[in-house]
Amino acid sequence: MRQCMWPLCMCTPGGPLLRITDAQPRDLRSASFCVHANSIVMESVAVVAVPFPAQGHLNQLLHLSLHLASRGLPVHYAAPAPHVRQARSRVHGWDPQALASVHFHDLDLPAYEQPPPDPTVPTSFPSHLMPMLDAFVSHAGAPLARLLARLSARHRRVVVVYDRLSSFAAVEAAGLPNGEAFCVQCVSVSYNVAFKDAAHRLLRGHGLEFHPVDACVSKEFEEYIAKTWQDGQGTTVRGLVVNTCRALEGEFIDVEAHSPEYGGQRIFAVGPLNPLLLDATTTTTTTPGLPRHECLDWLDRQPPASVLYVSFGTTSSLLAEQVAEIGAALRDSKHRFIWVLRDADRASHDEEATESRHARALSSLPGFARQTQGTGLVITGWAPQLEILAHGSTAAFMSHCGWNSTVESLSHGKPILAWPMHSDQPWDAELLCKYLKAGLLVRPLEKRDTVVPAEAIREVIEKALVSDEGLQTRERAKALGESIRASVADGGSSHKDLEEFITYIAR
Ligand SMILES: O=c1ccn([C@@H]2O[C@H](COP(=O)(O)OP(=O)(O)O[C@H]3O[C@H](CO)[C@@H](O)[C@H](O)[C@H]3O)[C@@H](O)[C@H]2O)c(=O)[nH]1
Repeated sequence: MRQCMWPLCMCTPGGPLLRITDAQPRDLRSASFCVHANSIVMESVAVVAVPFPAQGHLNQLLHLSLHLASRGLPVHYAAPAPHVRQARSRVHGWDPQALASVHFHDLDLPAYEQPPPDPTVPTSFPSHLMPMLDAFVSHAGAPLARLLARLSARHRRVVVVYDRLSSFAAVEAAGLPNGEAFCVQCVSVSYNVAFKDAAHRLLRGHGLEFHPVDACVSKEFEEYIAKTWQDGQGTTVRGLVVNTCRALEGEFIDVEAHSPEYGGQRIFAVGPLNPLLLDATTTTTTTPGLPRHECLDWLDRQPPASVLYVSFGTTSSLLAEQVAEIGAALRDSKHRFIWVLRDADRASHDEEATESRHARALSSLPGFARQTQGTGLVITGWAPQLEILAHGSTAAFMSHCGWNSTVESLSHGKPILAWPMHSDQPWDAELLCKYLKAGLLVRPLEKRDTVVPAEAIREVIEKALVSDEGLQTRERAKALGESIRASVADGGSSHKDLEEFITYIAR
């Protein structure tokens, strides 16, 4: 009699076992799910994930792909070649062997210009990515259509899960005799507020402010959004998958679910998609199969909840003056810190060439190296963010409030010192500080385009790490972390939504 491979599976051994992935999912919800009963149906469906080519989007679609593949669905992940490489090399929190359960496909694009990141652009918006994005939105449709046609001939149904910013994929899905599309939103549900009267009422009720989208992105990117949404107009989309959960945005999920725009489409709030590395029995973590980053060994040697983690995601570059002010604030605060000091990602995932600019800014800072030796680490490459946030020595996160960083931090119970820059980040900071009360604002939003002086930054660090207000914020983040983790555990709302999503697409 065949024995089920899933640790907590309650199914009857000997059932039809056609295909079980080799992936070993490591987060809470995967462990209790078995694919036996649905195996036959699942084999006849192919899932194709089409991300938007930027790190914060690549990883959410990859997490979703890995979750689906770990339940036995054949999943294909299609992106421009450099971004497939980028997603695969930076998958975090998963056993790298899990990647073998996903089929990766390159969507070939013609050559495009690749200007370096420009730290002088207002709100640090990554305008240098526009030539790549223009090539993507204009040319990725054709290779995707060829891939979909091949899969369509071999499978009863092809389910395209596409990033909202890659709507051309929904059009390609609609062109198949057996295709259907689900939209994946990589930002918060509440960010849709701009388009909903009911959400505006909700905001006013909570005293929250929404910053107009056009004040947070470049003109060119606004045109990109308009084009990709126009592309998707009129295509049938079966539902919306969002990397959020009821513990974070329950009220907003309800507004969205009743919005006429969705005309009865189902919303699947399946987040957090990032693996949860927290284990109540230990304060240290690492990703099996990957060499442990030295910053984690350093964290092991620090007292519990003593280290400030500072990082501003993958799309923003700081001015040298701002680097110097942050350095001075960290030096003068005398708190322990890990600071990820890197430029925005380039269009094609080649290594950043700006280490020297940052090094110059820091070397001109009196006493920085000497006074922070032993108490601070500066990382100029790729940092293991998820592991750092999960670590028991990490106290708080100074962040630009990208949605991944926000969800990763809160799901590990860590409060955020909010330093929003562009896109959805000002809204995320509002949600975090005023609605969830698990964050403190580093500077007023209207001063987004000015260099924040060291003293102002140091004061917020002090408030977050030692004041009563800071303590309340830390306790609130801790409690929120528990609710978020409960959402993805068996019986939780996100667990249920993910199971329903899988059941629906595998029907
Ligand atoms: O050294 C690093 C730097 C980043 N990360 C990871 O990279 C991702 C960064 O994503 P996010 O925090 O969302 O920031 P951005 O890269 O800036 O993300 C873009 O995409 C997000 C999702 O749409 C938006 O919310 C942001 O505003 C937008 O800038 C996270 O998963 C981090 O854990 C690392 O693991 N190591």
